[in-house]
Amino acid sequence: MTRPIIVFDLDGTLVDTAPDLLDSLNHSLAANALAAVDEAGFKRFVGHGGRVMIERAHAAQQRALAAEEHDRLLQLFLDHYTLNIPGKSRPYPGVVEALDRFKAAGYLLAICTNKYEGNSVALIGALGLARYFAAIAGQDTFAFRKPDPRHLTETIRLAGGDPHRAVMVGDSQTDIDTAKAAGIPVVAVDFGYTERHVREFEPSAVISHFDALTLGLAERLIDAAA
Ligand SMILES: O=C(O)COP(=O)(O)O
Ligand SMILES: [Mg+2]
Repeated sequence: MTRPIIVFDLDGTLVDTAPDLLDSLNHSLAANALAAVDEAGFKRFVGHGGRVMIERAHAAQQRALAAEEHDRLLQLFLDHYTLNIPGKSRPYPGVVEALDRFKAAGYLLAICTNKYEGNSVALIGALGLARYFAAIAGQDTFAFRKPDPRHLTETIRLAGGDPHRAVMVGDSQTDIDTAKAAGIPVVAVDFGYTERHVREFEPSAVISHFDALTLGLAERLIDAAA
């Protein structure tokens, strides 16, 4: 039988990247004379990658954004972010232990994120976590991204897994919607980047620490979905 797989979201789930994303976002917005975004704003804008963050920050400040300007600000954001990896970003408490636990139990592990693939691979490498993951798929890996369920199912295939023996772990409505549309159980962490509490999006389970992501929980969710 194919090995079971856990697919993780990255920003706000595996790694607390908020300080660096916010620094890079504000660096790019300053080039268009926009006011800096605070943490509350960040939670509203994040989830669909840098381009959408920049777009939402402009909309929130009632500022128009021409296509070329959008491209230029995205490049500033990405250049700043890429140069600073890993910056202040660190895995959440219990992440490494959870990865060890599932790896030792024979699970495949993968990442499905709306970050760009290059930055995701660089960040995971800089944090010394690359050896855990059979696949890291970003928003530009395929022709579709979360909440399109194919982003998740194709990540699973890329990792050599089976969508019928999979669990998604994420921090946002985007992740929960994606997993549900793919028919895959989803565990939501409640410490990530979301304006509304993840419970409202009705994930299969909610955890407040990675210690609660047990083998038993994953097995139960996979069995229930089968
Ligand atoms: O960077 C974003 O906007 C979202 O990234 P995530 O999918 O890893 O949460
Ligand atoms: Mg996230």
